[in-house]
Amino acid sequence: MVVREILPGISSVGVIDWHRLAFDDLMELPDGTSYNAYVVQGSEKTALIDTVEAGFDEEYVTNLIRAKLDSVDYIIANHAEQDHSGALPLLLELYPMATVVTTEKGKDLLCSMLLIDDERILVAEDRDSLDLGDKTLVFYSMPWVHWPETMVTWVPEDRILFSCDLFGAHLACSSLFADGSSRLQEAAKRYYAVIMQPFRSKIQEYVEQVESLNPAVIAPSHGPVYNNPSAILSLYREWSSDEGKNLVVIPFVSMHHSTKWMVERLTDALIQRGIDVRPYDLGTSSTGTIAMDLIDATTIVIGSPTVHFGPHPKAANIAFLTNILKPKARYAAVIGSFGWGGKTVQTLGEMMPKLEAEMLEPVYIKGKPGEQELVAITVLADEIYKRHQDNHLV
Ligand SMILES: Cc1cc2nc3c(=O)[nH]c(=O)nc-3n(C[C@H](O)[C@H](O)[C@H](O)COP(=O)(O)O)c2cc1C
Repeated sequence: MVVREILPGISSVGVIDWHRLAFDDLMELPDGTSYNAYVVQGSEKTALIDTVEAGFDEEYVTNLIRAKLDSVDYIIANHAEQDHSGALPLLLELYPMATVVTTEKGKDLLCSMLLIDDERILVAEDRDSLDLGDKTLVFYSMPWVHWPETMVTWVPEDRILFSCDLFGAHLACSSLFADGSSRLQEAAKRYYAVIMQPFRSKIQEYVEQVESLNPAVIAPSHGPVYNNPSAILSLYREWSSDEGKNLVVIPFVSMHHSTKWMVERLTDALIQRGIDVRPYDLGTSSTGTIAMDLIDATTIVIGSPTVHFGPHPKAANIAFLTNILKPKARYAAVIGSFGWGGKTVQTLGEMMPKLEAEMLEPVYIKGKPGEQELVAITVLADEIYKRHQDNHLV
C-alpha cells in the first residue's frame, strides 16, 4: 500500500480491498472497495481519522510507519462500524497515549463491539473542536448515515470534510481522486441505494449542511476522494430528492411463464405510453441493481405467482427489501398468476408498510393469461400513465 498526500499535512493511509465480492451480505461488489483512513498532522498534534477493516491491520500499520508518525494524539472514530474501527484495538496498543474521539453513541458501540476501554474515549458533542496547532478538527454530529452514532470531521483551515460513509462508494481503484467516470458514479449510486436510501430525509438535511460548509475536498471512508465535490453533492441532492423519474421498475419471478407474459405485456404497454420501464427477472438479477433503480422509480410493480398459498419467496424477498429501503415511489402494484387460491396480493402489500405509495388495482389471474386477461394489464398501464402524467413526468 502507499501513503498519498491529499493536502500539506493531510494524507490518505487507508487500504484497497481489490477482491471483495460482497458487503454486509447485502450488496454485491463488482469493483471491490477500499477502507479509507487519513492522517491530519497539525503543527502541534496529530490525529488519525478512522481505521480499517480488521484483517487489513498489517497493511494499515505499514502505511502509518511509512507516514513517519512519531506520535498520535487522537484517533477520530467517525463511525463505529467494524470496516472503519476494526484496527482500533491494535492501534490503541501501538499508540498508548492516543485518545479515541467519537460521539456518545459511538462510545457505546465501540465499547460493546470492539471491547475498547471507555477510559480511552473522549466524547465529542456536535460542533466540538480540537486544536492541532495550525489545524483544527470540528466534529458535526450526523446521526443515521447510516448508523445512529455517525459524525463527520471538518478541518476549516483546509476546507476538507472527512465524511465517513456519506458520499462513499464501493470502488477499488488506483487513483486517489474522483475522476468523474461513470464507473465511479455507478458505484456511488449503488452505495447510496443500499446504505443511505432508507435515511433519505436525513440525507437531504445533511447535504444542505455540507453545502453550507463549502468544502474544497470531501474525503469519504470508501472510494475516491472528491477534490471537486460539486458533482457528488448534486448527485446526492438528486438521489435524495422527493421527485421520482418517469420510471417503472418491475421485479418479477415466474416458474411457468404466466407472470412473465404479463410482465412482457406491461413492459410493452408502458413503452408505448412513453414511460421508462425496467423489468428484472429475480432469478438472475442483482438486488444492488434493483435497489439503484428504486432510487428513481415513481412506480414499482412486483410480479409473482402464488406458491404454497403466498408469494414466491423471491418476490417476498424483494418486497421485504423494498420495505426496508423505503424508496420514494408514489405508486405500486402486484401482478401475477395463481392456480387455485392463496393470499399473494394481500401478503405482498402487507410486507411493505413503510412504502408510502398508493397501491393500484392488482392484476392477478388464474393460470395462463389469455387476451381477455391481458386487457387488464393494458388498463394498469393506463392507470400508471395517468399518474405519471399527474406528476408531470410524461
Ligand atoms: C411449487 C408450487 C406451488 C404452488 N402453490 C400454489 C398455491 O398455493 N396456490 C395457487 O393458487 N397456485 C399454486 N401454484 C400454481 C401456480 O401459482 C400457477 O401454476 C401459476 O400459474 C404459475 O405462474 P408462473 O407461470 O408465473 O410461475 C403452485 C405452483 C407450484 C409450482
